[in-house]
Amino acid sequence: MTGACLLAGRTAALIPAAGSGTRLGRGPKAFVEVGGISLLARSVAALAPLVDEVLVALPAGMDLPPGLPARAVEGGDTRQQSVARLLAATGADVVLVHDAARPFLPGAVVGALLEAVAETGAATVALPVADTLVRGEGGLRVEDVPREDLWAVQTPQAFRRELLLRAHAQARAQGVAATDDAGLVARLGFPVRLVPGDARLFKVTAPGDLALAEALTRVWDAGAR
Ligand SMILES: Nc1ccn([C@@H]2O[C@H](COP(=O)(O)OP(=O)(O)OP(=O)(O)O)[C@@H](O)[C@H]2O)c(=O)n1
Ligand SMILES: C[C@](O)(CO)[C@H](O)COP(=O)(O)O
Repeated sequence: MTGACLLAGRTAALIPAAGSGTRLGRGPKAFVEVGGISLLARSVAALAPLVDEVLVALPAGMDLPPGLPARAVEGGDTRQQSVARLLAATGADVVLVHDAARPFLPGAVVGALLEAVAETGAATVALPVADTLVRGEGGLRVEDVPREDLWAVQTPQAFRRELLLRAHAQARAQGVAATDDAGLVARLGFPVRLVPGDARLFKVTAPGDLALAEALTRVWDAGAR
């Protein structure tokens, strides 16, 4: 429990894994394998040694694969609902929310995130944008967008649990949907620390990502992480 030792109280990893994987087109995405191991099993294995408990939101009717050191809850219709159900199922003081669909999670990134949340109460892993950014309309480049100060948000994201509970409660009350949990916390007016992420933490979303993930397993599983 290297990272958890930096924090007062218990730490839980919450893994939303209840998506249907529409863009990938291979059935429930968390169960898709790369290098012979499912995306879900890879995400659980990365986090389990660093936290006190792991909870996973699964599609209705699906069970945790045998041997995974985690507890399952039934997911919701959206990622936000799945995270809300995970939050309701833990009493941990600090929660780390991590997409099952990001299977390559370096331990050093988790360590830096845990240090940040111990200081601030809310933090997310993110990458400074490296490409030129433009706005397009009808397939045409119409406007350049300055990329200074822009970050691409990844997971994991870490919060004091009571803060994330408040953020989800406010979102429910106001009918707000956000694409990530740090966005809900920011809406409360609470500062969210940005912790430098890692290109290998990409989200497996479309078929091309799967080919990249398959290739990465060859060095990752040989210990290059
Ligand atoms: N109702 C949902 C939808 C998504 N997720 C999880 O949230 C993460 C990020 O979602 P995404 O990559 O969009 O996965 P899918 O929803 O499965 O993909 P798609 O939008 O292509 O169907 C994934 O680990 C996914 O399993 C979830 O737990 N519950
Ligand atoms: C949470 C997230 O991975 C941060 O980048 C992202 O917002 C999830 O988006 P999705 O459309 O649910 O995949």
